[in-house]
Amino acid sequence: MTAQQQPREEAGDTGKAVEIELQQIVYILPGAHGGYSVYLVSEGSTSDGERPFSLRVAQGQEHELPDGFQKFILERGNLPPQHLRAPRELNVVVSTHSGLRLAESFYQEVLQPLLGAVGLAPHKDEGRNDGYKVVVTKNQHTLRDFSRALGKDPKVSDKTVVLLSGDGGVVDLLNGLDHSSAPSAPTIALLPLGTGNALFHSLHKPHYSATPSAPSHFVLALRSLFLGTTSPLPVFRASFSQGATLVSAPVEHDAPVDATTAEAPKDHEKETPVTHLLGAIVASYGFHASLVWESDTPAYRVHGAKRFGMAAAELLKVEHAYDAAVEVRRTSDEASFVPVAVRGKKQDEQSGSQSNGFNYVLATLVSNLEKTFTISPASRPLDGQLRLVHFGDVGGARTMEIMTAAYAEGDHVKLEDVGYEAVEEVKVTVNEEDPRWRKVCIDGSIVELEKGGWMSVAKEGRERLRVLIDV
Ligand SMILES: Nc1ncnc2c1ncn2[C@@H]1O[C@H](COP(=O)(O)OP(=O)(O)OP(=O)(O)O)[C@@H](O)[C@H]1O
Repeated sequence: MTAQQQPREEAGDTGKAVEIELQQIVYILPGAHGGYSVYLVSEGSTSDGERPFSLRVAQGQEHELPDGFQKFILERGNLPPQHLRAPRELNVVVSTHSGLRLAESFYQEVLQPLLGAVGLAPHKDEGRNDGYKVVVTKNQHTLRDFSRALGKDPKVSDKTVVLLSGDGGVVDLLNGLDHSSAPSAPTIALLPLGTGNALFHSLHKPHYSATPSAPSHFVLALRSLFLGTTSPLPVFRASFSQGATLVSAPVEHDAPVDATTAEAPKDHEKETPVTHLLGAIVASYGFHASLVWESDTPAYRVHGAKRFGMAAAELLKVEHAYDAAVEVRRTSDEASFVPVAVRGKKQDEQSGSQSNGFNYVLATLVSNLEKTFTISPASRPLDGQLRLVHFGDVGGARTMEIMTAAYAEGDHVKLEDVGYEAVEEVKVTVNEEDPRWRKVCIDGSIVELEKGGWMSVAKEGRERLRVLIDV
């Protein structure tokens, strides 16, 4: 038997033989009389007008299943899968504005039929816990409101939330659950419909390098949902000095603004005092935080995904050296912080003096910030180790070279002017006058520190979320 079978295709009942590719299989359902149905998800391309994904079902006889296919079989007598059925409560959250705005069509064309095939249907009634509840975001507050309500629910640990979003959905959930008093954590399943999907790609990274033609990230995500098991999601807590404010993204305007100005956003929606935030991906100060913040203006947004490159080019021209002190605790036994030496400095040609500022300070629990951007190559899925990447005032051109090396499987950490180490806790104290250079980034959220203010980042002891993952 080979991994390429030629059973009949059910859809359209054409009777046409189709190839079943192992990397497209989500799950296999045994039917009556030794038959089986193979559920396959393939990706098309958006440029030629095709749907970027499609669900197909192929029929065949069970005895024909090649060896590699058995692990995808869902037991007939155990449907819906135990981790998705009552008494657990299943919620599906569709974040309509995430990424390329494909979450709704992915739900309708792929997820809903796959849930339906295992006996799970959407319902509208509160209080029912068969089937699943669907939340479709209407605005930027829907996800936060959902997560706050979830946090107040005493039965939160019985819930599984399927998130069709990017990293923003995870952050909203984590922080909405912050004040939950439930003894154990709810479970999430990630369907990567955002732009960067850092957490998803980091959790599934071993699959990308394991085979020459790895399954698509949608197939991996769906396998994690239907066939995965839950593990605690490592989370960090970023604490801030008094006076820190959470700065919301600017309100979207229709009129385009000149995108070439390197000015910081001015029209914040609001600033809210904040003492701490929970995160699962990254806490940063310097170039990364400024880029996340400064690319989030109406002027840049009209340029879609290109906005990061444009904002980066402008920021690098400014060549700002961030005036900060960075300290770490390297082990849990160490009671006090020790200063981190600045790595890589640019010599001022006229005065001969050297700056002591930082260009980049980033603490992370994950390996990747995008599928191919490996910021921390030593990080493994769920290892729960905080790692610090930093470099000094090396100038715009060198910053670009270092960042480019991160796209080569994280080779930047081998460069002499880059510091990279495992740490227990990181503290950044910011001495900048101008609030533009006092922004820190926690998983995409921006916090402004006061002059002389600090951010301290350490792994959170308490379990906050569990994640479904097929390892
Ligand atoms: N209908 C909507 N109107 C306005 N905002 C929305 C709507 N739906 C979702 N949002 C917001 O859009 C943002 C989407 O963030 P998310 O992280 O999911 O996607 P992304 O930024 O494209 O991906 P990533 O963070 O992985 O790069 C969230 O802040 C969410 O609250």
